[in-house]
Amino acid sequence: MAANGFKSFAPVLPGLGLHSFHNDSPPFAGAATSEQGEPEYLSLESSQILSSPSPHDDSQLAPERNNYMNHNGNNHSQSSSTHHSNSNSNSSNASGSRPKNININGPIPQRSPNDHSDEDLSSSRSRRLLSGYLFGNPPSSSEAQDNSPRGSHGNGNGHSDAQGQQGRILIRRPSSDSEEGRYPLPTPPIFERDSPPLSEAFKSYSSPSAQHQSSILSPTPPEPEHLNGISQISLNDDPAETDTINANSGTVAVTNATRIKKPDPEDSDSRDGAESPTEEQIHSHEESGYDALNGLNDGEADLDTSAPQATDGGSGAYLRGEVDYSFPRHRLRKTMKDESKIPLVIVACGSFSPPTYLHLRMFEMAKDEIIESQTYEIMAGYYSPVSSYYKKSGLAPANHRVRMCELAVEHTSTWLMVDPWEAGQSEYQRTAIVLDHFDEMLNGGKNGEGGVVMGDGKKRRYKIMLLAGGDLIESFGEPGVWSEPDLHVILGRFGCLIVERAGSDVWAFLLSHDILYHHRRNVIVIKQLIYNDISSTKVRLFVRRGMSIKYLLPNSVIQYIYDNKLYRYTDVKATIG
Ligand SMILES: Nc1ncnc2c1ncn2[C@@H]1O[C@H](COP(=O)(O)OP(=O)(O)OP(=O)(O)O)[C@@H](O)[C@H]1O
Ligand SMILES: NC(=O)c1ccc[n+]([C@@H]2O[C@H](COP(=O)(O)O)[C@@H](O)[C@H]2O)c1
Repeated sequence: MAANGFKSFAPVLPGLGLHSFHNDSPPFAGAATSEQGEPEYLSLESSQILSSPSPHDDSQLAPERNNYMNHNGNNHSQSSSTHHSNSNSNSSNASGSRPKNININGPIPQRSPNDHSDEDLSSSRSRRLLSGYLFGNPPSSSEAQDNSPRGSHGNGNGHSDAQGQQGRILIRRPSSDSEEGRYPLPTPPIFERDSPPLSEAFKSYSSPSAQHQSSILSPTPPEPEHLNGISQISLNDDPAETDTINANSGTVAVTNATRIKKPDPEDSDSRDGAESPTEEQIHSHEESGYDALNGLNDGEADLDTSAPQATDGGSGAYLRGEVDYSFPRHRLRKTMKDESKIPLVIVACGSFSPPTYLHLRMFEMAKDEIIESQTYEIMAGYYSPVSSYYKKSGLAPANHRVRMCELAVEHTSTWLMVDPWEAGQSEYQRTAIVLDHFDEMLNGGKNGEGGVVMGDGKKRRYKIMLLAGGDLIESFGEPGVWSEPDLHVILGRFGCLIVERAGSDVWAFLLSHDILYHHRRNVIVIKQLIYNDISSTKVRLFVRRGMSIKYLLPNSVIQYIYDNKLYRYTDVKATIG
């Protein structure tokens, strides 16, 4: 088995330097640049935005990977000669390098006298002012009932505009005439609703179904796949009895009813994929107080007894190449409660090394915002951990990160799932490709369910939006990291939910970045009303230093980190930044 925990995938390439370790992993040379000033009206030809290449076929979504490297702007203008060149000639990045086969061939619609994008935005601002943000009105019934397959909108901006009209930009604009034309930073929130919406998880948690209750307490041990490194499970006859926690004896508490034996260090299965420390490292960690981690098991794992669980044994077998991939659907809602809304699936791409409470909170923050907007109905949320081929320091092997994400949501959420597809790919997959994969799974006809079934039996497409922090969005402007065609796909065909992050000014960036601004109606900025800046980097560092990470991430994930000896030794580049 490969050192990264995979059995059957391409070997990890030897370290060849920043740009040569793998052509697919950002940063790329030649990228989207941000540009101050009035943006051009950029557009992908509808057929290009709307066509759905197979997840393995990059050719339509993005330039050839190698062409991200060391090509200059001349090549680019060739492919975008018609209209985009205007914008690009202004916005070439400092080095002048550009991806070669930029896939923006389509005509850029000229701004017609009837195109009052700014004015529309302005008038919509007065329609809804909540939490300091503005939302568009719910879609008209004709918009909402649109069952047309992707590509049928045919408005020059294709699907992106049709959906973009409904995902309003959340910029507050000054009402006074004197301030007209300036976009100030958002002001503190104004609450107009009586009470926050009750989450489904909360409602169902208060009234767990008898069925799930009994399955949780039933003396049937979990499938081995779920245990992932936990070698033995023993049941406590009396569920009410509180476990005595003794990490050193090898017994730890998971629920009142369950005791799990810690893995035997000699058991090779339980160490699968984990780093093996040298004698010297072990010694230095003993000195640095690593034993402080032994206090981690003094609480129960979160336990939402109503949460539907996957029945196919989890992702482990798939990531080991033992079984075929199957898209997780166990928490995906197949019908809508309110058919006047747009069915929405939220996807968070990232490292999740490890997943923290912040990563869980991101989805809940997004949910509140979505409920408030009254435009969409959330059907599910997915984590898509990046594969091991993404070159970022501190990445645990993908199989571990997928499993940690699963543990994080298994008993804490009723609507979040983890898709192991991206993590299991044998090369780095760009975010546009990952979103396209979700589209195929959710809306595609071959393997997917082809959308949501409406009351009248017709199908409606799931809208898919990328959930990301402000820092990730700001990387849109970093040369060499994202390609322009990909950004058009991500922001135009899909859409973005951006969670503000301390240290990043999403609002200013939104205004400064041409492509982001162009697709602003498909972008929702989420204000963090309670700032949470838990960082995976710091969590990793705390583990290395033997410090407590409790209350920063779910106990089940802490337990997993401990059991698999993650982050103890190899994260040498970790710094608190
Ligand atoms: N404190 C935060 N506030 C808002 N968004 C965040 C925060 N932390 C992470 N995110 C977002 O969560 C997503 C996944 O994060 P990811 O694990 O890739 O990075 P990270 O948490 O910054 O990890 P690391 O510390 O390893 O860089 C990204 O979109 C990132 O922007
Ligand atoms: N060009 C791209 O598609 C691109 C560039 C940078 C990051 N990403 C994605 O962003 C996510 C988070 O990245 P970081 O952990 O580096 O913030 C990952 O899922 C990564 O794949 C995608």
